[in-house]
Amino acid sequence: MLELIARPLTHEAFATFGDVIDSRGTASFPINAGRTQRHHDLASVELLGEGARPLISLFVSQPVSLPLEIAHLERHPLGSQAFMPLHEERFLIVVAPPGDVIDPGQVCAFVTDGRQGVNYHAGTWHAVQSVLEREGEFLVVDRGGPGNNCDEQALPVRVSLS
Ligand SMILES: NC(=O)N[C@@H](O)C(=O)O
Ligand code: NI
Repeated sequence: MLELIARPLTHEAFATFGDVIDSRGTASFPINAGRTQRHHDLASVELLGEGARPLISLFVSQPVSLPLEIAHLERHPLGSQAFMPLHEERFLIVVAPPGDVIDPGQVCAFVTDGRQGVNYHAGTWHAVQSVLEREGEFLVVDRGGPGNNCDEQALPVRVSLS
């Protein structure tokens, strides 16, 4: 069993796996007569393959118990997948870089601070949505359309917060 301690999510540490979606510390410009700041183009939406189309969904998730024990990671080879909490929910992230075989030595665990969302790049291995402490509601943007867009690979992992 791979044992991991989740570390705080940062743009830099997550760059291999995808994008962190956060208005704090990101560039913006005024729109709507200056009433709004647009934090523009924070994540790359990838929609690959014939007939691909973007999906906007809401996930209502029940909290996971800690330590989090997972049996596999999944990947979406045909598109990115973004999760944005709607009520400052914190969640756990377990990821590995794209590639046909997961290297256990490259698996990373992160914990968000409630304000952060993430966008997994196409092919990034990840654990399924794992909200902490209370029921969570997430805006999800990912890829719809024909073709297999979800591969799984067995990898027993136990994740703790400290
Ligand atoms: N199955 C589904 O839509 N969600 C997963 O891909 C996930 O990462 O939670
Ligand atoms: Ni997924």
